[in-house]
Amino acid sequence: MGELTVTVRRAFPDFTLAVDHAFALDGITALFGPSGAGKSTLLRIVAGHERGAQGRVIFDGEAWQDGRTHVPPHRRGVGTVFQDARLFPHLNVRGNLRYADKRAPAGSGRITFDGVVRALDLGPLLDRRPQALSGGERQRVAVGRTLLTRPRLLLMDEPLAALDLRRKADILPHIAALPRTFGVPIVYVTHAIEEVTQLADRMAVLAHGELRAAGETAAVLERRDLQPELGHFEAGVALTARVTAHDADFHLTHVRLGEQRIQMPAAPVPVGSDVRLRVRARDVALAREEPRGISIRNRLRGTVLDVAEEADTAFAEVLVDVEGQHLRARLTRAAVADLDLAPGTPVWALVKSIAFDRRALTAPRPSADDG
Ligand SMILES: Nc1ncnc2c1ncn2[C@@H]1O[C@H](COP(=O)(O)OP(=O)(O)OP(=O)(O)O)[C@@H](O)[C@H]1O
Repeated sequence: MGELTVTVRRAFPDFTLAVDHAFALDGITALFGPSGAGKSTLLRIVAGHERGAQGRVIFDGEAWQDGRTHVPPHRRGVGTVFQDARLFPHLNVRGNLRYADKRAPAGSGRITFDGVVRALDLGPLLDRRPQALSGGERQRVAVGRTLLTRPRLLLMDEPLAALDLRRKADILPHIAALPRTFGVPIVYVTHAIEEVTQLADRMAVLAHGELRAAGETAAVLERRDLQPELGHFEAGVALTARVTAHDADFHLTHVRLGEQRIQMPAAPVPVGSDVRLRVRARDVALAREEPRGISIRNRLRGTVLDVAEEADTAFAEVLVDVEGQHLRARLTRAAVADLDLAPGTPVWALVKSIAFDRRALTAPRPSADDG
């Protein structure tokens, strides 16, 4: 979808950001890291708002910044959405959207007023003033307004940070669908790992002003060496599975991972679409034989890929291949010894249905074979 090459250095008195990387912009790229890691600084450099940054920024072969050039922000074709919506209070939603639409460059491809209203479900809000919107609605309008400026690259700086979990869950599917609907890549800054899992096709991890990792989300999430950055408690993976049925009686949704089945609390996702499930390492148990007479419904056949014991602690992390996707299981080292787990050992991975948070679902993405 595009490439953003960033070779930059920005030194403040107490902090230096130094990044040298070519980001493959495919769909949504999450820029993840703790507070103060330098995420917003990096976004500002890309947008052209950090004049003190040295180095090069190249977007799709076009130099936005190098030794001689510094293309001003308004000439880069970058749109930014911030945590606060920054809408015009004296205009209603339609007016806010039209303002951007009218000023956008001509001949700008797939983005249309009606398309944006539809994609973000803004129809019912068009006549309202920003003051009469909820926080989540305001952010949807802010995203719509920024899209209507026809950006070539959309930057989002913690756009949902001020929202509660429910509002986040309402808006995430809308954001997830944007790159495919409008052909615009998104760089999405967040320090919330669940937003990364739900949204991001690719992710980059930033800490102390340095890029620690970048790549496909699933591959980065399973890396144990990133535990200091990704967090012990939240460590886990993202599995992609296909919804096969809903069970109204028991309030369950059935999904398929390759040939294997998973049950989770009912989730409002159509049958046939793909969902992204976040599974934390601490929610996975392993068995050498298929357990019987046990309440855990999700028993996945897999093979141990790797066992990493954490010296001087009680714990170990086991990486398990299930149908070509990877699960992480956090066990005690004693259990690893007991079960004699090693690469190649066949195991059953057990995951309680409740561990699949129904909020932790992505938008129904177009499934792979829908093209
Ligand atoms: N103009 C500035 N002058 C001095 N220091 C700055 C300036 N801008 C940013 N910094 C410092 O750079 C560091 C990184 O800030 P930045 O806002 O990029 O981090 P972040 O990862 O986006 O954090 P957060 O998630 O809290 O927004 C911080 O220590 C901040 O104090």
